[in-house]
Amino acid sequence: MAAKPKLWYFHGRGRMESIRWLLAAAGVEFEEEFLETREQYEKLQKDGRLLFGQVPLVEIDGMELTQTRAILSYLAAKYNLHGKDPKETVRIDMYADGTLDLMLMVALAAFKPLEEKEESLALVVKKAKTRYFPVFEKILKDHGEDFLVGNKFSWADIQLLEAILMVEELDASVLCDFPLLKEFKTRISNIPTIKKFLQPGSQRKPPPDNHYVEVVRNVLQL
Ligand SMILES: N[C@@H](CCC(=O)N[C@@H](CS)C(=O)NCC(=O)O)C(=O)O
Repeated sequence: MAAKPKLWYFHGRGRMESIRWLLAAAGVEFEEEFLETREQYEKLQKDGRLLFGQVPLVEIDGMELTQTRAILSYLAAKYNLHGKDPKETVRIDMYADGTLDLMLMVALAAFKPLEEKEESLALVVKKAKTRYFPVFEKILKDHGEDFLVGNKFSWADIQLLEAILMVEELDASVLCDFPLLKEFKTRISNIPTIKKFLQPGSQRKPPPDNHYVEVVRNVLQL
């Protein structure tokens, strides 16, 4: 039996969380190694395991992969969560990249001073409501299907749900004006692998707290 993929990152969401979501949605078990100290990070660098000196690092299929989007794209292809042809795949990539941009804003806000952090998170909610969610609502309305692309469950659906839940943590009423996204959220949350990932005790990580921010700062010497 092939070894389980192994994920090297901090004990928090950051750039690794979408990778966890994708693996969990695909029903793939994975192991995690959490970076807690500068020494662990320097050892990975010294051993030449971080292509550009950065995490996330994912060990899978005899490879050591870095660069979040490349890793997600590989996993989407491997677990049949991409499109049936290049045109569907590029749409899935566009949608997934949009939600990654939105979620990265949330991840980076945690590292800002308190006043700026509140401002940044308010901007995330605003952008979700005005830039991202209207696009996805329209896509669902226009084709009337259950999933974003090709009437088939894909990486784009997984990430849109991840983004919706993340923004709802900031503003519980954010889906008020997006009835189809509300239905989408319920539908995708009920896919058995995702339902399991949403249960307490799964490998899903909580929103960043002060301890997480401190560990990342210490390890990366920010
Ligand atoms: N483009 C990379 C960026 C990775 C990145 O910035 N990782 C941070 C941790 S979340 C890091 O390792 N920073 C250390 C550094 O850049 O020196 C990706 O998407 O994976």
